Amino acid sequence: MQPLLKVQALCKTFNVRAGLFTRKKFEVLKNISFCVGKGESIAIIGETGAGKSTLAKLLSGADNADSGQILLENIIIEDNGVRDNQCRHIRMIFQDSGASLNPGLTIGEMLNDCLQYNTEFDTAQRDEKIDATLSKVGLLIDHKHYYPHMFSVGQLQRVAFARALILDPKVIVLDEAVSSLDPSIRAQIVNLLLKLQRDTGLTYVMITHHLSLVRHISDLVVVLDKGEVVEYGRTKEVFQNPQSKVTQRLLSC
Ligand SMILES: Nc1ncnc2c1ncn2[C@@H]1O[C@H](COP(=O)(O)OP(=O)(O)OP(=O)(O)O)[C@@H](O)[C@H]1O
Repeated sequence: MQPLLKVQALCKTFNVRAGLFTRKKFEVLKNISFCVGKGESIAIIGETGAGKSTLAKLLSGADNADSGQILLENIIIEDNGVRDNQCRHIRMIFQDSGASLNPGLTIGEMLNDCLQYNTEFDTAQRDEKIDATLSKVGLLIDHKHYYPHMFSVGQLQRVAFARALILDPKVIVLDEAVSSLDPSIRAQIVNLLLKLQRDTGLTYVMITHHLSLVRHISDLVVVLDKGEVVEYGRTKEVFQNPQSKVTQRLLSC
């Protein structure tokens, strides 16, 4: 299968404090490479501090790498830290979606702003797109008149999906996006993820500590340890026969 998303030799260094007046370089991601196909899911797992969230930020364009490339459908969208800012095809959903919504805007206004800044749609086209997106994520059309505080936690996560989906992305990066939800709501959101993937061929990059979720959803898995890929492959094969000590440790927890 032709990869949809290809990550090549991505490196990221932070300048961290090393003493009162000194700073040192801390290599948080070293030579990260992997690829994933259209309609597939890949999980990024690893122990705390391994670099998972940093990688998620690089993929979504929230931060830039120092070197390496990110390619989408064989087109370079980030090259040695220079991002193609026109690329709206990778969107990110965080753990606490409610906190990132503007409390003073209704959901309809927020989605409308998103379309106004990023598309040439007229008012009628924007309205139509907002209604279609809300129903795609299992919300009511009337919910566009609601403010964020009027939603439950599970509904807020659906709003986050609506915000991510409204620009028709090809990849969604989920950084612990279902972890904080209680089990029944988590199951509903996971079912929504799977349905959206079936219907639209979305590709997911999922950062999570929930290995049962990885087993259930992910075709592929990347295991990070101290910023390096220590294992990468089909989830079933990696989980059945883990080669690295870190994967063995994660699976035994
Ligand atoms: N802006 C920053 N400046 C300096 N160091 C940072 C910065 N962001 C992250 N780090 C460090 O980079 C390392 C990786 O952080 P990251 O959040 O990517 O790990 P993680 O695998 O997502 O961890 P967790 O599972 O605990 O969320 C950590 O040691 C962290 O302290």
